[in-house]
Amino acid sequence: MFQEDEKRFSYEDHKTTADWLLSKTHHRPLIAIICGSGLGALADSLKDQVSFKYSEIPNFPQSTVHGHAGCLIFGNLNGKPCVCMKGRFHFYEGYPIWKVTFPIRIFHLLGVETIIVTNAAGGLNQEYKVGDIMVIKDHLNLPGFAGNNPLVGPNDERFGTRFPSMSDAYNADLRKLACTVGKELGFSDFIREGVYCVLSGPSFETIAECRMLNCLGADAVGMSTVHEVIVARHCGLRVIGLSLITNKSVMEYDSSEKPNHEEVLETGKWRAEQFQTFVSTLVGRIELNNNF
Ligand SMILES: O=P(O)(O)O[C@H]1O[C@H](CO)[C@@H](O)[C@H]1O
Ligand SMILES: Nc1nc2[nH]cnc2c(=O)[nH]1
Repeated sequence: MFQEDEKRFSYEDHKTTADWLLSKTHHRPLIAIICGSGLGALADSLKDQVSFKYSEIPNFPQSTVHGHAGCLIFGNLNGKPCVCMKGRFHFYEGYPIWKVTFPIRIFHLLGVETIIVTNAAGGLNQEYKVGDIMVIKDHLNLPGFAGNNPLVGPNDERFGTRFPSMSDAYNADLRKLACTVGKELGFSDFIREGVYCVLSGPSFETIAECRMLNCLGADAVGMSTVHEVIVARHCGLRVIGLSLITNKSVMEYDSSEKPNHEEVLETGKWRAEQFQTFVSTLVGRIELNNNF
C-alpha cells in the first residue's frame, strides 16, 4: 500500500485528466453512471454521444474484465447531460484501491452532482430472484474492516474532509424516487431495497461465507461499488446504487449450483431492456443544479 502511495495521483493530476476531457467535448455532465458487469448497453442509449477509449484518456486505468468495454461516453439521457463509464475497475484486477476510484474524482471535477452506480451481484437474501433489481440502502465494506478503504493515505481537503460520514451514503430521496419510478413502470415485482456487501474477489464466495454475510445483514454480494461510493461521498456527490441480482448465492451444501461470470453476463443481457428503461426514467426525474 505504501509503495503505491508514492505514485498516487495528485490533485493536479486529476485536474489534468478533467481539463483534457473538458477540452475534447462540449458536454458538461451533471449525472455520472457506472455500468456494472454486463450492463454496458445502458451507455448505448445516450444521445449525441462523444466517446473516449480509456486508453486515450490521460492517467486513466484500463478495463481488463470481460463485460467491461473500457470507454467513457458523454451524452444526453432522457434530456439530462450524463457521462457513462462503460466498464469499471476492480481491486481484484490488481489496481490499488485509489486507482479503482480515480474516475469518481474526475466526475466531481467535471461538475457532476449525482452518480448512479450499478453492479451485478449475487443474491444472498433468500427471497430474491435472479433478475431482481435491488436499490442499495446501505453497504458493508468488508475489505474496509482490514484497512482497505480508498481514503487511506494523505487527505487532500480540496476533495473532501478527513472523516466523511457514511450513514447517509445512499441518498434517501433518490432511493424513494427509484422505488416510485419502479412502481410507475410496473416493475414492483422485481424491485427490492437492500444492503450490498463488497468482497475483494475474484473468487466467488464459499457456502459458509454466504451464510455468514447473510447473517451479518447483507442482501447481495459483489466485488465493486462500495469503494466508488465512499470516494463519491467524500467529494460531495449524491449517490444512488442499483444491483442487478444476476445469480443466487449458493447457501446449501447439497446444491450443485456454482456462480460463474457467464451467468452474470447472461442475466445482464436478459434484463437489459428493463434495466435501461428504469435508469433512463430515473435520470429523467432527477432534479439537478444543486436542487437537493
Ligand atoms: O460489480 P460489477 O462490476 O458489476 O461485476 C460483478 O460481476 C463480476 C463477477 O461476475 C465481478 O466483477 C462483480 O463485482
Ligand atoms: N462476489 C460476488 N460477486 C458477484 N457478482 C455477480 N454475482 C456475484 C456473486 O455471486 N458474488
